[in-house]
Amino acid sequence: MAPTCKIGPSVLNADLSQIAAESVRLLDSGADYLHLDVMDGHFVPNLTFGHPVVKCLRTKVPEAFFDMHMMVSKPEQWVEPMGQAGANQYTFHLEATRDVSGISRKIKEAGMKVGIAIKPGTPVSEIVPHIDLADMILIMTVEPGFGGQSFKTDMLPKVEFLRKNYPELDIEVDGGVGLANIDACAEAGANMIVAGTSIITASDPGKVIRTMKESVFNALNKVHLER
Ligand SMILES: O=C(CO)[C@@H](O)[C@H](O)COP(=O)(O)O
Ligand SMILES: [Fe+2]
Repeated sequence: MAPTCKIGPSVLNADLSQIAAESVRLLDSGADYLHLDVMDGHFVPNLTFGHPVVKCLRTKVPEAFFDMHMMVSKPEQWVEPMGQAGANQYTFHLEATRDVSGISRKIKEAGMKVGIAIKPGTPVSEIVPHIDLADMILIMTVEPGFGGQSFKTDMLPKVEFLRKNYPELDIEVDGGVGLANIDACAEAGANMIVAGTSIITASDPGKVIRTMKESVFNALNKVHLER
């Protein structure tokens, strides 16, 4: 099945004291899912929130799809608590584990989809042996840890490689994505788009989401017509 286009705002740079209201605002603006950045102060030099916050947020937005971006050193430790808190997808970093198949199994047993992320310094070839285990591959387009960084264009060949070899795979990009580079992301083959600052700070977030969706939709259609 051809991948579908989805836009998932990251709430990292939103007013986190208002995380529920911000989430509702983004969903009402057309977000397809919410990308929730979990940082442990060890895998990355920053701290955010964990499963207790996710559990509370779930009660406020019962229908939303939660894509957990787990920037943590022990991803296996949080699988069950996140599943119980209401997470839908658990995206861990390849760099944080030696047991990709074990953790993927655990995620599925907890009723979630499996996402595997790679940092900018990790070659795409390292993810290849694990693709069959994953529902989604996340190509980081900044160093994980902070919102508001500049997009790394030199990560796009990783996306192109994956799209060429895995036409049905969900491929997500995350970090510095905005209207200036959405066409490049879409043409490379990304179909799941995470955007924080560019959506959160927009005067009309709905317009940014619609423009991004259109860009990805057109690129996916073009590939489909060319086949
Ligand atoms: O995972 C991360 C950062 O580590 C991202 O999800 C960013 O937080 C997205 O924010 P922008 O780069 O779009 O501002
Ligand atoms: Fe993220």
